[in-house]
Amino acid sequence: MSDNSQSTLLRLSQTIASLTAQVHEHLHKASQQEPDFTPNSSEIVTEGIKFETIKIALSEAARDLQLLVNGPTLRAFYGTHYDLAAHQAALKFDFFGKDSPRWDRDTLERILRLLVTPRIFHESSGNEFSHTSFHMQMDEVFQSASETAIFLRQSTSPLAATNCPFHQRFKVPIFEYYQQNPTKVARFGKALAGATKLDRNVSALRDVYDWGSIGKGLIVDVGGVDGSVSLLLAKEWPELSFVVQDSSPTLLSQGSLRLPPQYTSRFSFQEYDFFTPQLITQADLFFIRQCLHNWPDAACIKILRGFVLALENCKDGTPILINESILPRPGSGVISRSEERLMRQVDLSMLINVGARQRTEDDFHRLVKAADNRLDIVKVHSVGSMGLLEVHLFK
Ligand SMILES: C[S@@+](CC[C@H](N)C(=O)[O-])C[C@H]1O[C@@H](n2cnc3c(N)ncnc32)[C@H](O)[C@@H]1O
Repeated sequence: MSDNSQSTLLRLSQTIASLTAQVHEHLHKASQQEPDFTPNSSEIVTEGIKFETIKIALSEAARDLQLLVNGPTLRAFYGTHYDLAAHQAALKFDFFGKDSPRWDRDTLERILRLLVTPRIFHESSGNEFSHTSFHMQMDEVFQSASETAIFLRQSTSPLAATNCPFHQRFKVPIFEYYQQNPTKVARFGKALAGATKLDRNVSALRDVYDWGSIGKGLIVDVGGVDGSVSLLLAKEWPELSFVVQDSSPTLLSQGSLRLPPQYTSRFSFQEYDFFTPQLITQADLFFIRQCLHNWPDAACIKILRGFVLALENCKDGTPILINESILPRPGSGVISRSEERLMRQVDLSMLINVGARQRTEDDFHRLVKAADNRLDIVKVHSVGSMGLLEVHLFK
């Protein structure tokens, strides 16, 4: 008779069962539908840090069990570029939309059938294909990622939006590319809004900072795209009003058009270049979320300097909240491997697409001080992918 208590496999499966029960319970309480593999299935919306922690633990245990069951084989890994090729074809030829590519059915079916296996598509018994809710956006960004090794071999100058694999592939910086491609910028805006709904980062901003302490106040959301993040905050704190600033008029007008009517009196949308001095000089709080990682250090210093004149005018202690991933020190073990992997994927996507980077707490400290020695990080509210730093100007 085997000793079950010693079995790693059984221990992992019990952990998975217990965590899955917690996810099920959470969805039930939040009146969220459980996801399935049908086209209209909705993804789980992350609500709060505690639930996010459960999700991460469940994913890690499931992945460990899979690794143990399948053994340390690299076979699955070595096939991933074929998966990527099939994804690329599906996106390039709009398999997810109405236009069918003009290839013979047999070739299309070969590509689609690979995408059926990870449940991106579903094939009915009548050989009809429909996509599930698990399709992903992997078009121009995938093309630039494929340039990475060639770029690294050729380039010797510092990374920048004008010197990165994306630029090598498309000959323009990514933001300019999106300005020139209105349909793609709309998709980018939608993807960011979707990521905001799903991404745990919002919980740090929303749940970790004490917004209630502001009372009635004006919040400036710098680089706020279409205002999705501000809208999440507005729903929780009815006394707050928001100015959403972005350099893209397209994204701002999308946000303004989509804003539910009951919020219009509390929102304004303002075109603003964050490399210039802040336009709002009477605010109760500024926040900048997931923007700095798009820029190299010199540009970040300039962005942070943009707040200084405004802070000189605002009341003492007016915070800038910086909501960015904060990378752990290598080997510190403060976050799980799967969380670190996601963060490192984003770090590489910054290198590839904008010639920038994710940063550690020490890096942020250095940037803040270089922008103005009177600026200081007064509190690290959270670290990891939900990093939240509070910066004040000491006049
Ligand atoms: C990654 S998104 C920001 C994400 C958003 N804050 C959130 O939390 O979901 C970066 C945003 O910065 C905007 N941006 C780029 N350059 C800018 C500039 N010079 N001034 C203001 N906004 C800029 C882009 O249009 C884009 O909407």
